[in-house]
Amino acid sequence: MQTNLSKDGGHALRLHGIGKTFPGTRALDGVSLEVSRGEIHALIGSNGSGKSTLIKILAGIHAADPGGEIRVGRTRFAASEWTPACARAAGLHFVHQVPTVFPSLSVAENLAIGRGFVTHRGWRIRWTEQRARAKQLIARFHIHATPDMPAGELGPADQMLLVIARALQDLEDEHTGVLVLDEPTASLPGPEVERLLETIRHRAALGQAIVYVTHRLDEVLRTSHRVTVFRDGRTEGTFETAGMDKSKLVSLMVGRAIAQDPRRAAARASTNRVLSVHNLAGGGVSRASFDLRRSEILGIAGLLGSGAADILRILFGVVPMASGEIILHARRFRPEGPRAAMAAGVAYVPPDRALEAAFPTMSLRGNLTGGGVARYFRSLRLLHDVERADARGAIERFIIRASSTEQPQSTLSGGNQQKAVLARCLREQPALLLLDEPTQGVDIHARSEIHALLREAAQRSTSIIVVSSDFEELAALCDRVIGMVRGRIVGEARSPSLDGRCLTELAQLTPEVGA
Ligand SMILES: Nc1ncnc2c1ncn2[C@@H]1O[C@H](COP(=O)(O)OP(=O)(O)OP(=O)(O)O)[C@@H](O)[C@H]1O
Repeated sequence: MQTNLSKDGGHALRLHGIGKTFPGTRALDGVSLEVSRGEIHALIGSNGSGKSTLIKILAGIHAADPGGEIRVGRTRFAASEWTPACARAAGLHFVHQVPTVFPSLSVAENLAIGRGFVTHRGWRIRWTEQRARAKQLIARFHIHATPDMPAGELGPADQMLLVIARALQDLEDEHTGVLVLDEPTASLPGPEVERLLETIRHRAALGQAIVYVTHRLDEVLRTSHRVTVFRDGRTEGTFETAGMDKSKLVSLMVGRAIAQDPRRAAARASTNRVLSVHNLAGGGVSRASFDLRRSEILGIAGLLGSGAADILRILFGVVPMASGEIILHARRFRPEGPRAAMAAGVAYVPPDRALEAAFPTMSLRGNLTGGGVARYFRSLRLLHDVERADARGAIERFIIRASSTEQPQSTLSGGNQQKAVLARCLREQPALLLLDEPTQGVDIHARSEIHALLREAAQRSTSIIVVSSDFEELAALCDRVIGMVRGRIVGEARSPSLDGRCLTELAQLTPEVGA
């Protein structure tokens, strides 16, 4: 990989002895980190290992415990006194998973937000100059766009690049500031990921210091120069990526070797049809037809706007069905709303679980057992011990990192919140489980455990439909995958001939005319 790492030891950022204690949790314990100019420095670790806490301290959102030090260039600061204003003044820029663009505003307007428009004597906007600036930034950051395009019309990678360009536009050059990217590819469909990574590599080659937080180890291996591994709030060390492979990274994260990509159980879906969908239309779906068999795990591969996620929403009754027919368990089914869908044995895990599917103010125990509270009542008494034991069992099976069963759901790390929602859905043993991005933000170890638990559930009786922008995940998990393009089903691929490449092709086929 082309590198422009500074040879003079010119560190863009140095952290020393950073600690953070939350009630009941030592989230960070003496963490040190050095990032050089021109370096892409990856931060990896299991869910709850402390990555986000460190990023929030850097952004000034959380105050670190006394004793740590943050050094930017030659200036030292006490980490406990670091504020958002310090972060801004030091040129630290943060870009998160979901690109925050204003979809109806133009690319030029989006770039002006936060910086201000170029104006005549303080009021009238100089549109010609504004557009010229936008044009330069579009070229510099390799964005496929024109200044006047509405940002909502850009593809997901271009929206992310627009946010990065907006963050970095005022840096004098690439040798100043630090760009912190927090899982920037998590919600990008497969083919878009490489475009984003290419631009990031190009920025680093010009001298930009980049901190890159991700769960995707293949991206770490092909993009970063060095990697720091977090485990239980400490760092296991910083390593040159060149000497690493996936299994070394995983054993550093987990503390022991684990089997990589365990062989999938042979597909054992029965021939019984659980679900038949004919000419379904509604939301972004037009005339989709497919079947699902008992114990089958069916994937839907589609790029943004393909309608894949809307199939799940229609089946769960959150997007109205315009026309077509759904047969569930040999009966006509018209999902009038989530309540009716749940009564028919359908469960749905939406992509934004923290907002839509969790009870953030309740404890982890309440979130794990909430759906089945009736089973803990005997003679009008709540069996607390049984409920707690069940919650502890789920915490163990799903590898949820929490200080206790009573930790509030909202204070779990992102990946652990997702595991809790999945655990609750699976324990209800639904007949049909609909999963939208089931392991987004979940670490590699927990992810393979979750895949195994989903397969187990499928073998018992649950039929599953999965939508994921991670086609490698679909290939690893599913018995069969259908491709969707512009609301239509364009083809299918089956295990064992599933892989990321064939699904990328499937998701880009042209729908047949008249289909
Ligand atoms: N506000 C809070 N109150 C209590 N505990 C917290 C709070 N925020 C984070 N924690 C705890 O700190 C630990 C580290 O969490 P953090 O979010 O930093 O992990 P992470 O490595 O970013 O995980 P993920 O990969 O799931 O995003 C976790 O045990 C989490 O429950």
